[in-house]
Amino acid sequence: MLLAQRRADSHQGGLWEFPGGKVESGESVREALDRELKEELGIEVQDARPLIRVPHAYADCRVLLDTWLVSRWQGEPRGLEGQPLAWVSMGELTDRSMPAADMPILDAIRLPDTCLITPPSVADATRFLQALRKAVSNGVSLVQFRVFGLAENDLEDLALASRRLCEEFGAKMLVNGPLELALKSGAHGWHLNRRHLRSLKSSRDYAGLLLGASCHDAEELALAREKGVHFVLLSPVLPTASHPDAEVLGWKGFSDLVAEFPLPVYALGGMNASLLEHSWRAGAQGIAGIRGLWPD
Ligand SMILES: Nc1nc2c([nH]c(=O)n2[C@H]2C[C@H](O)[C@@H](COP(=O)(O)OP(=O)(O)OP(=O)(O)O)O2)c(=O)[nH]1
Repeated sequence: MLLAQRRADSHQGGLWEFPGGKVESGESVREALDRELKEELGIEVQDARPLIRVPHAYADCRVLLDTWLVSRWQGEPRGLEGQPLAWVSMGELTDRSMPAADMPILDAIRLPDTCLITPPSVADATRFLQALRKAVSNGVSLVQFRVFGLAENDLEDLALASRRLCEEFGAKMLVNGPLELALKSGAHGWHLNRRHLRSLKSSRDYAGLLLGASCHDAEELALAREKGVHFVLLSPVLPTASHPDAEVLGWKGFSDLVAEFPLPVYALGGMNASLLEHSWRAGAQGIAGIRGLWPD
């Protein structure tokens, strides 16, 4: 990631920021991005896509950080306005002092664009682990372990084996189920259903665990934000084979809900890999799903 240090006499002066600036009247956000990076860094943006929109109220002003991920450009970035620049790895991102509004952007950068949810019923644990291996070895790096109906010992064994498998391939696993199962299996995170989200004390009490939550409407999104989880899954976006007649949000309903929601949101319900780009344009971090993503 490329960071730049803000001028000492500017708003949020001295802090390290993602390069960019204000949209001018008559400009689209993409046009503003191209112009700012040309003015500040001397590069031509060739490929960019929306990452997250973060509204934030500072004591002295309100900002809406419409953040884009630039993956291809021409030219070597230079600090054309005299600003110091620094290329930092994901791990080093938190070493720099950054504006408070940037915190959700750091979560969005660290999270992948796809979240795989495991099928809930497991008839054959060996086959389940084979499919999981295929998924993580093919690049899935965020897995929600969500299995019901097994005896307690079998469930714990399967969660532990799944966590080890994820780790072997550098993937993170969250348990959707009791907190004890997440802790016992050494999972990287805990995924909260409606009930768990309502009873969660504060995310600070679960230091070290990546926290995700399932949300279905504006009220649950507000609760997830208040409790301080790291990301949410919002559903159902499209009809699914299991619930063909359920009332869905549709892409319009989804994007209206997430337009200024300051946490990464995965679209869930009827998703498959071909909808990933569409989900970004609707304001999503990416897609989450079972059937459309599980390699059976
Ligand atoms: N570029 C950028 N701005 C950020 C970040 N985080 C953050 O809170 N901000 C705030 C600081 C400013 O209030 C606002 C960006 O405005 P700016 O001052 O950089 O805009 P600009 O380049 O058009 O500069 P100016 O000519 O208007 O002074 O957003 C960030 O990571 N990058």
